[in-house]
Amino acid sequence: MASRSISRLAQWCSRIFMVEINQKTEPIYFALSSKPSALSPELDALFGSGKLFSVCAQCDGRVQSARSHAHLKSALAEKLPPGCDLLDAAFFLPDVKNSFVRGLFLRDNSALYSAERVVNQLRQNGSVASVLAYTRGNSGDCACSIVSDEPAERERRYYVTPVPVPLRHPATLNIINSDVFYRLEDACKVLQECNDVIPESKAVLKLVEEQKLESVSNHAKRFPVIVIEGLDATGKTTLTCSLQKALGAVLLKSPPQCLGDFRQRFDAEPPLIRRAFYALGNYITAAQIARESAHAPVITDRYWHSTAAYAIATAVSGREENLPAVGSEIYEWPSDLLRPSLVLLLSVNPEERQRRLANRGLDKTEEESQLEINHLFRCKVEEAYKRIQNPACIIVDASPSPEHVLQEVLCLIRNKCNL
Ligand SMILES: Nc1ncnc2c1ncn2[C@@H]1O[C@H](COP(=O)(O)OP(=O)(O)OP(=O)(O)O)[C@@H](O)[C@H]1O
Ligand SMILES: Nc1ccn([C@@H]2O[C@H](COP(=O)(O)O)[C@@H](O)[C@H]2O)c(=O)n1
Repeated sequence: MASRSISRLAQWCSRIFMVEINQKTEPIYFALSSKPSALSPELDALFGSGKLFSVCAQCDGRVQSARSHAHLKSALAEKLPPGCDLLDAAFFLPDVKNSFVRGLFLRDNSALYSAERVVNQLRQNGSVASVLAYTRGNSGDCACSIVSDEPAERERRYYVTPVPVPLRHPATLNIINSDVFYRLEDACKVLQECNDVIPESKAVLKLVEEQKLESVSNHAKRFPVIVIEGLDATGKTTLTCSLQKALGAVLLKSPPQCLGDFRQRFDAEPPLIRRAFYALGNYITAAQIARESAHAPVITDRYWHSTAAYAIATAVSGREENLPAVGSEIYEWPSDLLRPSLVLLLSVNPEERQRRLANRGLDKTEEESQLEINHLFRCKVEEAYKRIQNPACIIVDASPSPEHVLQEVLCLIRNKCNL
């Protein structure tokens, strides 16, 4: 048992730690080493006062790990006393693909320092796989040890050491096949792995199966297929309905209507499962596009650009600069997914965006911070949309009146699709 813990600690020590205070500031990075180090000002502030722990729920299997992490986060949020901060954390090996593991940091400034009791309960019932505890030294350093039932194990010490900010955001190491899927079979595999824990997965896979998807990527489209993309409230619904009438087109959506009953269920799941669900939605919509475009032009409200852009922007925390660079393989269109003739991205200027959001009536107390966090997130989604290739999207200013936007889009469609 002790040797297993020691090897687990050694594994932790080979990794870089990333802690996020909130989504507005940049993450803080550090490593563990066998020699004491002076802390940087950021680390000094992070480890400032109180007791600090890092916890990880990782189990075997990606579906189980993703769900255990989400379960641990909500269990801690529910059980921790006032005075505790729960921060997102992750551990990774620089430049090693799929090495990014999610965890949590816990700062305990509660009256009775009772977070440790809560963590130990979760450790005993198996919700926490690994816990590290940190202690400030008198000379400004910070020591770290594994929380273990083995006395020998508890005595081993490592020290928090500053490291440079990595060149690439570490979440980008895991995006392929965890957040964005590039083949039908990869997205199907995730839902197959969920069969035992999410019974609805079988029904979704059955719907995918029924669409006879094999021939879709090679389908010869007879009429143009036009995708309308954009952030929430940019006017997609308004425009797609008008286009349907103006062009005598068939209007489709991704996710398709047949997945409507399952959407809430999968939205509650961690990104791995939620994103695989939306990826499969695109393949079902692709089959519908292939059928319908034989008879009429097709307008699609959201498609793969939405699935990929939201997934990438959610996975990569912080600022737009943290997104994978332009030209990255992450922005490539899946080779087996039907490509549309034209993708238009509706973009709204910031003033109009504020007006439309204000009309939606956000909760007043939350408003300021949500708008700021949303602003960062929206910038990242929009930038990710623009970086997707083959096909890339054409940006349409959707701030003018609905009629003006419709006329501009009809003009673009006539020019690009000979309609
Ligand atoms: N060009 C426009 N000018 C002003 N208001 C608009 C325009 N287009 C749509 N709206 C209004 O903005 C709101 C959002 O529009 P709509 O529902 O079409 O957006 P959406 O992109 O489909 O949103 P979501 O993705 O959140 O469903 C609606 O109240 C709609 O009437
Ligand atoms: N093709 C799609 C469509 C949607 N999503 C996800 O759904 C959210 C937006 O949907 P709305 O119905 O609110 O417009 C967004 O968070 C996307 O994550 C998707 O992934 N793929």
